[in-house]
Amino acid sequence: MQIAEILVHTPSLPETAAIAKAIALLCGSDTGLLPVTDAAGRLTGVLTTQRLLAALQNGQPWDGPVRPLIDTDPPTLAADADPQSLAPQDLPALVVDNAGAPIGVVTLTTYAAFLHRHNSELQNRCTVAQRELGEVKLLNKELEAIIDSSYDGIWITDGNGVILNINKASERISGRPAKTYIGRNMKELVDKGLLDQSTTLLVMEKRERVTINQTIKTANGDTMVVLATGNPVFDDTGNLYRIVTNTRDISELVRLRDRLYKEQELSLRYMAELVQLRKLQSKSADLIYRGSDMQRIVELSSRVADVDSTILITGESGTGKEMIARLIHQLGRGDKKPFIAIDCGAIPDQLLESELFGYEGGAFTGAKKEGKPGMFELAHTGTLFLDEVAELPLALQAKLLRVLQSKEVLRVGGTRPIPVDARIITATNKDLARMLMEKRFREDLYYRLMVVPIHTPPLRERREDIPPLVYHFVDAFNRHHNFSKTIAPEVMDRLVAYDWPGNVRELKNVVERMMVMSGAPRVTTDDLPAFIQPKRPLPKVGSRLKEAVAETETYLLKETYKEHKSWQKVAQVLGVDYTTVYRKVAKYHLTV
Ligand SMILES: Nc1ncnc2c1ncn2[C@@H]1O[C@H](COP(=O)(O)OP(=O)(O)OP(=O)(O)O)[C@@H](O)[C@H]1O
Repeated sequence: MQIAEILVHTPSLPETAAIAKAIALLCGSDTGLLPVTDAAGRLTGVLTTQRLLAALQNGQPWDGPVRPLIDTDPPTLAADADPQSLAPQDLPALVVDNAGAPIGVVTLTTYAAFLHRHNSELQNRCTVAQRELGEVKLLNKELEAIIDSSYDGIWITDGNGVILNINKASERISGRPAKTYIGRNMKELVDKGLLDQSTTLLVMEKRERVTINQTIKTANGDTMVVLATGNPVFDDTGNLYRIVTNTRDISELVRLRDRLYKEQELSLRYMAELVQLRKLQSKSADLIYRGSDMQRIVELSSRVADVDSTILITGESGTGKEMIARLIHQLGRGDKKPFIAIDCGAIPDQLLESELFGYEGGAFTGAKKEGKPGMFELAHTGTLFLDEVAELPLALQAKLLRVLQSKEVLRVGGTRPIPVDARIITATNKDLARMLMEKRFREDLYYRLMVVPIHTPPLRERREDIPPLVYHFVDAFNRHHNFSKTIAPEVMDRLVAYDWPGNVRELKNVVERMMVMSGAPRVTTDDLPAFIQPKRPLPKVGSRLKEAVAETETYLLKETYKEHKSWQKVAQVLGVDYTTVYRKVAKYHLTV
């Protein structure tokens, strides 16, 4: 509101004017005040009705000058003054513009009118404000209801982190009533350990929305993890006014997530085991067994496949030591890496060293000019299988030990050590412990080799493996020779009952021999080699000598022929003439 609105425009009176002119002007105006100006129109003072009346009562003539009656220091108001700052005792007051020229008068009446109008406005505004206040109250109630009905916790703080309000969910989550928190600063809650960190404080620092995982200490001492998102609210001038934080109880989610992780971990472990089992199954497909002894060996092989410890496999000849070594190699270093097998017993001593460790060019007479790598070098990154390790001469045992310890080989005639990374698996069918006592095998090497000992039991101690082995070999030879032969059950009985000094290798050979030699599609006991044949009872006591001789001769001739398929050979084996054999075949009507 401006003063102009309550201003009454009044004509000015020149200071040279006569009293009568002043009376005429004052009568035409209800202001009771006349501004008086000089010749240039500048204010020189005011003439009030009271002063004029007093002068006339004192005998001033009507045509006398107004100048002596002028109040030269009248109250004046600036044109932009606030009407509310006026005091009634100062009225009427003259209003001047910026240049000091009079522009009008504010009278008591106009001021009273202004006050009246202003009061009604205020009253109106008050009514509106009251109505708005009611609405605000309702809105507040509505807001409170919304906040309280939220399942998530809601925390409201001022711009300094002082808690103004928390909702019911926050009380539920923390287990503490709102009054515990209201009025306290978030920093204090963090310092006291009620919260591990505060979104509010982070929002105050960053002045932007912040989301964190927050741990709340509940009233009963438990901890609870919540997902907290703090939102800044700025006022019109950009100051942080409020921080509203939403907290979601994610303990259950965290529990579920942890459970999921655990289950995932478990299924990964199962998966790894499955992969290992599948690998084992495919790699060990050629290794036939039914019994638990071999099962244990296969499991152990799978466990040690990935570590590099030296392995010593002991067991009688033909029990499958090399097969186990190959299995460990395949499961560990893998098919793509070299598997070098060397039978230490089959190579003459003088050649063994250069075979194993290689030689430099010109190392000895007959050596290749460019030299030759040894088995250790060839097995680099793969596996070196030293079969019949007990056959190593003592000097080479020492050299082997050095290589095992240094992981470097020195070729024969060489001076430059060559690093080798080969897994060493050794095997023997000898009693190494006894050889140690007899000083034929180095004790230090023995312990170095048998970091992981594996013993393959003889076939006679795991007879349950014989039937599957026989079927496996029958199958393999049928495929190899394009046969479709079968084995009679009695044959299987005999094979299972036999002691197999040559173990699986011997069994394999016997099966092949029977299948190749039998003319019929079914292998019968007649096809069994003599040493596996059921023991024939001696001729009965009381039988006639002639018959007993005939029976024995027939048996010997038939069996020997079965073995050698030549009567000439039979004559040789039985140590008689060919003609004798021929005569007896005719005599006993032998058909084979
Ligand atoms: N469990 C088995 N399943 C299938 N074949 C087998 C099994 N065990 C051994 N063999 C077969 O028997 C023969 C001898 O096996 P291997 O050479 O592994 O025995 P070894 O104990 O290393 O013999 P040696 O001591 O004489 O070197 C091989 O032909 C092999 O295929």
